[in-house]
Amino acid sequence: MAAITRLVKRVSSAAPTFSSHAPPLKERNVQWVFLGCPGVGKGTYASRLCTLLGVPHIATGDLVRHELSSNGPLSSQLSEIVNQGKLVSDEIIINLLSKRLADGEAKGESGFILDGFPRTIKQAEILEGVTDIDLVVNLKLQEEALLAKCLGRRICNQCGGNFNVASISVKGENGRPGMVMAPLLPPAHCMSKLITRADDTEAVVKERLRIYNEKSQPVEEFYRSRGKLLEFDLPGGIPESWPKLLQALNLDDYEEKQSAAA
Ligand SMILES: Nc1ncnc2c1ncn2[C@@H]1O[C@H](COP(=O)(O)OP(=O)(O)O)[C@@H](O)[C@H]1O
Repeated sequence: MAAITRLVKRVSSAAPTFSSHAPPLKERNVQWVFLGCPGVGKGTYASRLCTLLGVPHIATGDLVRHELSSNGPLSSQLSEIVNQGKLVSDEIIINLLSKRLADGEAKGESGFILDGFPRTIKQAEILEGVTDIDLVVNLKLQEEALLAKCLGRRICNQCGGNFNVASISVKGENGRPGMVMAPLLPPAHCMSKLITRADDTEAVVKERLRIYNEKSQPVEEFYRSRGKLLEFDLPGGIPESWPKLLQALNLDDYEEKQSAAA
């Protein structure tokens, strides 16, 4: 554990506060966490924000998939766990994350948006003990849309792009607004190279959702009670949600300034 503490401590910069009066974001090297159910869009929004803010997008799901495709000593153990929709042990995840942070540090990275970590109270406690997380964004979407979004997920096995072929329409009821999410279709040259994640089958997604409610939802309360949680209800697909998310993060002006300077 000491090694993990040292590694994570070394990459943490002076804790920035989340305020519109703080120094420019690029100089603040934000340390943010994205929480949310499988299929909610953590990867999509975290990676867009990382591009905007110039910090690395660190998704523990990607670290796990990379490790299991590398045919290393952990591969078969990991593929069994992931393909059943279960969580990898805290110890393995902390090791993968520590290594990723150390590699990033060696390349001069600072700041991050973590996606898919922490997923248990134990992981949250370890992270809280070693670095100062500025903000935790909890993305939320109506339950009906989550399964459809996971089943519609496609990845281009050449360029690595993430797409979604699902066309989602959820009826409004009991005062709750309806929602339409258009598919995010790949360009023609990716069309024949699309693959589906092995854990995006109906049975496995349902198990992942069950495990999220049991093990990961308590992490929301962990950060809520520390005053770090920003709840964000996604109003629809990317065109509706992205500008609203920027507004909620006080980044709408920032994006305009970045595009004007480009
Ligand atoms: N922080 C973590 N703790 C334990 N297991 C994890 C963690 N992050 C990723 N995993 C493993 O990797 C799988 C894929 O993760 P991810 O891509 O984040 O999926 P999801 O779409 O469910 O959010 C998870 O189902 C789990 O087995």
